[in-house]
Amino acid sequence: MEGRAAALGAGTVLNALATGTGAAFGIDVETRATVRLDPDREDVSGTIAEDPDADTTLIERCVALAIERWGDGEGGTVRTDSDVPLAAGLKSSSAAANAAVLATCDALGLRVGDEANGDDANDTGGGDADPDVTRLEACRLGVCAARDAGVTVTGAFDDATASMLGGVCLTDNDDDRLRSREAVDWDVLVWTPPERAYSADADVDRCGDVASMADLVADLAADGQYGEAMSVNGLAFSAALGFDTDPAVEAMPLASGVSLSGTGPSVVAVAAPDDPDADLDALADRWADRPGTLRRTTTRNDGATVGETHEH
Ligand SMILES: Nc1ncnc2c1ncn2[C@@H]1O[C@H](COP(=O)(O)OP(=O)(O)OP(=O)(O)O)[C@@H](O)[C@H]1O
Ligand SMILES: O=C(O)C1=C[C@@H](O)[C@@H](O)[C@H](O)C1
Repeated sequence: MEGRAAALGAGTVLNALATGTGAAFGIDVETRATVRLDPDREDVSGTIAEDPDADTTLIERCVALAIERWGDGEGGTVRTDSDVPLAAGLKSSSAAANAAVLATCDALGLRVGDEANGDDANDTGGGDADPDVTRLEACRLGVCAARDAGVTVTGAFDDATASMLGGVCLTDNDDDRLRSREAVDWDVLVWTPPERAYSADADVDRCGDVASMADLVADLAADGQYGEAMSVNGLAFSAALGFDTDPAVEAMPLASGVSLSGTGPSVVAVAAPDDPDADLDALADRWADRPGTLRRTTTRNDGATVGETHEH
């Protein structure tokens, strides 16, 4: 019983650490999971390809919860490999959790899809018309595992939905509610400095101090003004969490929106196709001397996939 799945990394529009409301968008970087189930085993053991010393509790918990919900007491193994580094601000934990839950569903032979008339404000309208498991159910299970594993502050349902469904997802993380989801077609430039920042270590009290800015960002995002929302979010949360605002200021004349992603350290700039001033090539030149890596990618609106993946 082997299953595979891949889920997206994401960038931030609104960090939920101040108010519980957050927004994020799926980007074309993936984390893949392979799950092997064994009816004669009870435990689940995990491996993270890029970092043999990293904590595997999250992915093991995802598989265990999925077996508890849909399986029959199996044990097994789970392995992830990822295009994105851990703790870089690109939602690797949400992508790993989604991929691990979906790969377990695949190993159990379940049909995964999207409910046509779901209870959420915006179902995605794709996939199997009568699935055994919806992607939103799988997403919520991954968020439960993330809370159990202690890798998140709010549960990060914003990051998890963006990774699972793609597009821009605006959520209330206090009750894991998807408020809206919209497809977007942006070019994306990501600068990832060499240092790492785990979300669970972020200074939540400092984020609370910028709650009025977060409310403003939520209003902009609810109104579809994602670029403006990102840029306000980036300035407010960079200041609150002690990150340099220079990269964002340098990007503002050349991007439709730019923000610290999650709790950092990556900074994500986007170019909307109808923005004549956006020029990510020029921004890449401007950011070129900064230490770390620059990555060009795009948004994705299809989200996580189940079945064969292309391991790198
Ligand atoms: N690729 C992965 N495979 C398995 N587990 C992962 C992976 N990425 C993250 N995790 C788990 O999630 C924990 C938190 O990781 P990380 O800080 O990267 O998550 P994050 O909150 O999504 O942050 P970021 O947005 O900065 O990536 C890690 O310690 C690890 O247990
Ligand atoms: O751990 C969390 O709850 C979060 C972490 C960051 O990615 C934030 O961007 C997100 O909104 C919430």
